Amino acid sequence: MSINQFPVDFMWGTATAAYQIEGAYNEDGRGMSIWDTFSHTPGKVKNGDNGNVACDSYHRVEEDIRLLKELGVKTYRFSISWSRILPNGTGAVNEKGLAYYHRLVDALIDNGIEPFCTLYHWDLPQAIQDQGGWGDRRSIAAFKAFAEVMFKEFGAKIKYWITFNEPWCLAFLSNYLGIHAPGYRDLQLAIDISHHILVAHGEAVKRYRELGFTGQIGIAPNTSWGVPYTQSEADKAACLRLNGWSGDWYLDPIYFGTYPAFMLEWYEKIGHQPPIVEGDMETIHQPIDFIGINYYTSSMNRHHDQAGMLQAEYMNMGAARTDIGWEIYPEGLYQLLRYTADKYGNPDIYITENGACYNDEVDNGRVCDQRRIDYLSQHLVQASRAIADGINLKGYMAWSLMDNFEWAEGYGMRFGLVHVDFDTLVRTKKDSYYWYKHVIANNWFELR
Ligand SMILES: N=NNCCOCCOc1ccc(-c2cn(C[C@@H]3NC[C@@H](O)[C@H]3O)nn2)cc1
Repeated sequence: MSINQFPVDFMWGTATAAYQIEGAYNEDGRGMSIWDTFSHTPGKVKNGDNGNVACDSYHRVEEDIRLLKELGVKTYRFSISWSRILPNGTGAVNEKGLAYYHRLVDALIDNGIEPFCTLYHWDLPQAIQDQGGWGDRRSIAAFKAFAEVMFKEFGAKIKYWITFNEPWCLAFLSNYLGIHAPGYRDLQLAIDISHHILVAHGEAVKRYRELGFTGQIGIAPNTSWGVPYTQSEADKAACLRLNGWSGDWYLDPIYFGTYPAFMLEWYEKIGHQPPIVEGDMETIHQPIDFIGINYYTSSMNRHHDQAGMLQAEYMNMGAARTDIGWEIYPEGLYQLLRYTADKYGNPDIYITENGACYNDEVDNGRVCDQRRIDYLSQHLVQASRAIADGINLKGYMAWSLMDNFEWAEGYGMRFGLVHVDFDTLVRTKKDSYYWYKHVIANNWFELR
């Protein structure tokens, strides 16, 4: 038995995202987003699922706040539906959209829960996409204007801001691999998008500070953490490329003002480069207050000339897998935290997402999800280890508060501490909810 004690001010929380939980997709003035368009397109999302209703959280603020309050979280990470605030992406503000988020934020604050706000969690207004989306530089000004509306409206209430969630997903998964909205398969477009969102990130950070707000602002990359198959230089370089693809490609420009040379050279070798305009790198290189790390899994890889764009061949570790098929590798979380801390000057880090997909159902009013408890505790041991090792890990947000729309997987893949019946929308607290409540209350846990 080992006791894992956390710092007294450690920020325990949970996370969700607008399109995944809100529903009310065409109510109270909300405009269409690319995820509405994508999920309404046959064949894009499993079972033809969409976010029209989702968890109906738009109409259940009080109910969801009660779940958070009972859980005892210190913070709640949620995201803003841009097209609920600016239905056309720019221009007129939708007052009913602002009112919804004021209701949510006020209820959080009244219950002693710190709002942790993600500005962009993949649901670009369709009107912006119709003008080229993130592939067009005009998206930078549009995002800056949206961020300014949010800062001016909520800057006195919200002290923690994330500009972009998982930029690799919104750039490469969505525009090179074609798996997420809008579903393109164009490497240069993905590189262009990555650059434009980095400039947009920098513009938003700069504007936040210019407006005189003194909260904390950061970004939340997801890293496909690669573990080398052997210690050969070739296998290690293959993993560096895989990790660089989703992590360093975003954090180096922010922390160093330059793209990682090894990735730039890799792309140039195949005829691609970011569309840098004079002044862009200075804009991106704004100091930020924290890095959000989203960690789920790792993959073992070795170099192979024919293994795709990165020449990194996946090797099955034989590790146990969650129900979505991702290998369970808790040590990868520590390795990622150690790498991030060592490379970027030991900044404040929040684990802004960590969780497991297990599709346990309600049985006699109970959801026995011991596998999720095991996954979370094994990863919290690695978080505790990182803190003990001097890494400035300041908080942990379990993904997710409740089962929700898991993008192209639809509703069939459940990550929640709370089960949602998507026919009745009845919420049922899982065993893992009660376990996590105990961990938060004690600020320590024991791994038997
Ligand atoms: N990396 N190389 N991939 C090679 C090819 O992979 C094909 C599939 O790829 C991926 C990669 C990553 C994801 C993913 C999902 N979540 C979970 C959400 N996070 C934000 C929140 O909204 C959660 O719902 N995080 N990441 C999905 C699919």
